[in-house]
Amino acid sequence: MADEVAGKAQVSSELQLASDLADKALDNSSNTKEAADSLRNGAPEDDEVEADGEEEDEDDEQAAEGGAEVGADGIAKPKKKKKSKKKKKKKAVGDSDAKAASTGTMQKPVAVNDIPALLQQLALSQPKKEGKAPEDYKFWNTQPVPKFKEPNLLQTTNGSSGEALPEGAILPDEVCRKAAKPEPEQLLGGFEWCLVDLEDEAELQELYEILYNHYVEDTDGNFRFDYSKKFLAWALKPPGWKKDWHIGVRTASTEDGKKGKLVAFIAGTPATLKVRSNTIKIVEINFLTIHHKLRSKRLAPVLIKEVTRRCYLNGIYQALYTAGTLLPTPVTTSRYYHRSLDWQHLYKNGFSHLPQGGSEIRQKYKYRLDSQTTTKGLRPMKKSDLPAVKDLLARYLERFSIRQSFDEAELEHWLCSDASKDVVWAFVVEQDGKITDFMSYYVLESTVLKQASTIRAAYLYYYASESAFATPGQPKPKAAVLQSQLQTRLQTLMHDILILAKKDNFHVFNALTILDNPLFLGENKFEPGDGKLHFYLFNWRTAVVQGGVNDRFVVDEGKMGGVGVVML
Ligand SMILES: CCCCCCCCCCCCCC(=O)SCCNC(=O)CCNC(=O)[C@H](O)C(C)(C)COP(=O)(O)OP(=O)(O)OC[C@H]1O[C@@H](n2cnc3c(N)ncnc32)[C@H](O)[C@@H]1OP(=O)(O)O
Repeated sequence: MADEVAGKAQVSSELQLASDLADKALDNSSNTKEAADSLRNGAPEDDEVEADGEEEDEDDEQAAEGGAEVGADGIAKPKKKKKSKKKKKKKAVGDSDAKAASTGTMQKPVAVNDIPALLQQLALSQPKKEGKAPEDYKFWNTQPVPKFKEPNLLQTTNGSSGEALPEGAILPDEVCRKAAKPEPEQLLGGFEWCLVDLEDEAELQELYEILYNHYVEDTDGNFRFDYSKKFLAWALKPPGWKKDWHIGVRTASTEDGKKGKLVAFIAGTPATLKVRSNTIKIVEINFLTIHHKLRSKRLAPVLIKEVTRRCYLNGIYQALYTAGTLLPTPVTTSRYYHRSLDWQHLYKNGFSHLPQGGSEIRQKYKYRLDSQTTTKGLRPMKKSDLPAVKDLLARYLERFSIRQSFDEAELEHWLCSDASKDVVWAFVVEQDGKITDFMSYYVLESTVLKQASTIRAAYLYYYASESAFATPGQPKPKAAVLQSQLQTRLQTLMHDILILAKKDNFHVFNALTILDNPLFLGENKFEPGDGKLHFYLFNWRTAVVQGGVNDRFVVDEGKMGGVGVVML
C-alpha cells in the first residue's frame, strides 16, 4: 500500500532546507526580549495560534532590538545584525514536528478501479528521502547518538560485519559525569528556567494548557493531542519520578514577583530498559514542547541539553525517546494503525475517508462489532493480579530486543493505581485460577482543530499471553507453530478489547506495529495511518531492530521481535 506520509515528508524536507536558510537569517534578527514580553503580557491570540503558525509572524516581525541568539547547538551567542523580516514567513511550512502524527488521519483509501490513484499511491509507496542532509543536523551532530549509516546500524540482528562498532555506551559514564556542569544551560534573554510542580494543581493546569495549545499535531495540522491532567500526572510521576526532570521555561518574572508564563517544557521519567543482553537504568524523555511563537529559535537544543545535564548529575547516562521527526538515528521505525469504532464520527471529523465507490452504510457495517466479548474468564485486572501479570509480562517482553523491565510497584502505578484510574483500562483472563492473558489500553483524546470537536482514542498499551510459550511438561513446538497459536489467541483477545473500548465510547483504537501487533492488525480491520514513530536511544549504540513494517512501510509479521516498550 502507499505511504502518504513519505510523499509529504519529501515535500516538507525540501521546504525545510529553504526554511533552514531563512532560519539562519532569522536567528540573527530574533528579538527574544520582545517575544518574551509579548508572551508574558498574554498576547490575545496566544492560545489561538493557528496550526500553520501564521499568526506568529506579526509578533515576530516586531522583533527588533536586544536579546541574545543561539547557535545550532543551542549555545547563547552575542546578537548579530538583524535581517529581513520577510524570510520568516517561510518557516511555518513543514514545521510540523509531529511525534508520530498518531493524531493523524487514516491513509486515504483508493477504489480498485481507480487506476491513476492506484498508480499515484504505488509511486508514493516507494521509499522517499525523509528529513534533511546529515550535515544539516547541526545540534544532533554534536550529541552522543549514532550517525546515519554507521556500520553497526547497517547490520541486522543476525548480520555480521568486521567493521561494526561495539554495542554499548557511546560516551563512557565518567566522561558524562565530568561534562555535567553544576549551573543550568544559558537561556535566551527574557526567559528563565523553572520546575513544573505537578503536585500543584495550578502548575499542572499550566502544563496541560501549553500542551493543549502547542503540542504534537498531525502533518496537516488537523488534530492535536489533548493529554488530560490526569494522564499527565500518571505519565510523569511513576515510582522514582523526579521533580528535577519536569523542566519548564517561563518568561521572566515581573518586577512585582509574579511568575512568568510557561512557554516550553521537557520531561524525563526513570525506567529500566533492556537492550538485547544489557540492562540499563535510563530516562524516558517526552512532552518536549515549545510555544508556537518561539519555534525555530534553537530553544529545543537548550532544553535537551538541560535535561541531559540534570540526568547526568543524577547518574543516568542513557535515554529512550520517540519522535515523528527523523533525527540521527532511529533504532527502529514503526507505523500507526487505526481501527474505527465509530466510523461516522471519524468521518465527520475528517479522520477517516469514504473510499471511492463506497457508502457510509457500508463503512459502518464494515466496522460493526458484537456487543459481547467471547473470551472465557476475561475480566478487569485487580491489584491482587499484579504478581501474576508481572511474571507473565516479563517473560513475554523478553522475546523483544528492546523492552522495558518493571518491578511490582511500577506495574501497579502503570496499570492499577489511583493514578492510572480513568487513564488505563487493564484486563486479565483467568482460567482455573491462573492468569493466562493480560491486555490494556489507555485513553488519549485529540482535539479536532478546525471543528471544535474531539476524537476519543484508545491506544493499545501492554499485553501478554501464555499462548506465546510451550505448555510446561510438553515437547516444545516449532517456532512457527507457537507463532500461529499466539496469533489465533491474540486475534480473539484483540477483538474482545475492541468490543470493550467501543462500549466505553471510544471512537477509534490505535496501535503501532511494535510488540506482536502485526499478528492481529489486519484480521481486526486496523487500517494504516499517516503517522510513523521513530524510536531513539541516547548515548547507546546497538544494531537496528525490527519495527514491524517492511521496506514499503507496510505491517509485516516477518518483521517482529524488535520493540517491546510502549512510549506514551
Ligand atoms: C541521558 C539523558 C539524555 C536526555 C536527552 C535525550 C534526548 C531527548 C531528545 C528529545 C526527545 C523528545 C521526545 C518528544 O517529546 S517528541 C514530541 C516533540 N514535540 C512536538 O512535536 C510538539 C510540537 N513541536 C514543538 O514544540 C517544536 O517544534 C519542537 C520542540 C519539537 C522543536 O522545536 P523547534 O521546532 O522550535 O526547533 P528549534 O529551533 O528549537 O531546534 C531545532 C533543533 O531541534 C531538533 N528537533 C526538532 N524536533 C525534535 C524532536 N522532536 N526531538 C528532538 N529534536 C528535535 C531539530 O532537528 C533541530 O536540531 P538539528 O537538526 O539542527 O540538529
